[in-house]
Amino acid sequence: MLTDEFGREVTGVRVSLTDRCNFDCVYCHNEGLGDTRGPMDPQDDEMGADDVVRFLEVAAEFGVDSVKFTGGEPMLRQDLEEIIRRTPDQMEVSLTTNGTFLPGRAEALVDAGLERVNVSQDALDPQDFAEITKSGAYEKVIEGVDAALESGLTPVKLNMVVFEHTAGYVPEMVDHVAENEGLQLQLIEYMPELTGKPEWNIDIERVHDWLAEKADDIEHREMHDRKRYWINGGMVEIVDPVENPTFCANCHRVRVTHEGYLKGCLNRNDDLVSMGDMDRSEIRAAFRDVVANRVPYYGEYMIRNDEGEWEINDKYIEEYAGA
Ligand SMILES: Nc1nc2c(ncn2[C@@H]2O[C@H](COP(=O)(O)OP(=O)(O)OP(=O)(O)O)[C@@H](O)[C@H]2O)c(=O)[nH]1
Ligand SMILES: C[S@@+](CC[C@H](N)C(=O)[O-])C[C@H]1O[C@@H](n2cnc3c(N)ncnc32)[C@H](O)[C@@H]1O
Ligand code: SF4
Ligand code: SF4
Repeated sequence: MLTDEFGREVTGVRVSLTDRCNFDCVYCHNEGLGDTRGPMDPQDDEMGADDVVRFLEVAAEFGVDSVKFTGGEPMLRQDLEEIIRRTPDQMEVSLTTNGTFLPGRAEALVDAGLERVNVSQDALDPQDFAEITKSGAYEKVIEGVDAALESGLTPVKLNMVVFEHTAGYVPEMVDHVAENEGLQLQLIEYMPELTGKPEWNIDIERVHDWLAEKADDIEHREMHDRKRYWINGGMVEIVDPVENPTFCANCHRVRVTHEGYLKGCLNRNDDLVSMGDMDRSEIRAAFRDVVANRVPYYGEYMIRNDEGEWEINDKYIEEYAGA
């Protein structure tokens, strides 16, 4: 197992398979790469299945035991089943999707080895859903959630970004997962870093306080030290990375972009290493380097300069200059 300078073991990888998407959600960070392209745009920059599998095999050698496939919309990849089937057995395989392509395909993914799925669902009203996702596919998403449940992918986590447009839906969504067996809710703090629009922020502490008052039980998940609230039999997990050093201190995943760049942190693009035409031994070395250079984004306001020295980053200067 590889460990970075901050004592964080790397146990998981998060692989973006494409930056194409059939939605155009108003808040989308596209896994740290900014705006998404449409589904029909060229796709010759995407890693092929062989490249993805080769990387996963190397990661497995270092004891990595879980992989999350994401995007863009990862189900636009027609070879997703093949990639999952060829993923090393020791890895738990999960997928984050907008759900529209799950009807008719969820079972094939399970047959290939998919163990868990998160489906993004930001609202319970088709019109609001369409406004947020710039898509009219609400019914397809609901069908997708049902298809996942029927294929045995339980519990299915519903991802909901909490921001100005959705905050009003939180109570309804909490009831929704309590009333529907097999569903769990994941409330994601809106991250403005890569999208702009700080005015859409909601104070996530208020959501924590509200859930804590209603909760029968509260647990801490090891990953990111996330809180989980049990309310009337339903589970609600909060993903609250923004300015949260504890979240970063418990971050154990390396990321891979759809183009095959290794990336130590969602919010950083200054540490990208292209796997391009690398052979296995070069990928091993690159993986070691990326882990060695990982820095908790919040909590440590340090960055390596071109000479490889540590220096205070712009964020620190903006926040603390003159303080
Ligand atoms: N900043 C930051 N945000 C994260 C991180 N992990 C997850 N998130 C946010 O949470 C969103 C949803 O994550 P998912 O892809 O559903 O998966 P997950 O919650 O990380 O993993 P599981 O709960 O194990 O399925 C991501 O797209 C990010 O917006 C992280 O390490 N750092
Ligand atoms: C980038 S999407 C990729 C997978 C898939 N297309 C989907 O929507 O589930 C992964 C997750 O990131 C979340 N997300 C996107 N932009 C975000 C932002 N600015 N702040 C917080 N979460 C965000 C989405 O809600 C989604 O659950
Ligand atoms: S469905 Fe996912 S990738 Fe597509 S725009 Fe929405 S959040 Fe981004
Ligand atoms: S270091 Fe922090 S911001 Fe970066 S990926 Fe990990 S948890 Fe997210």
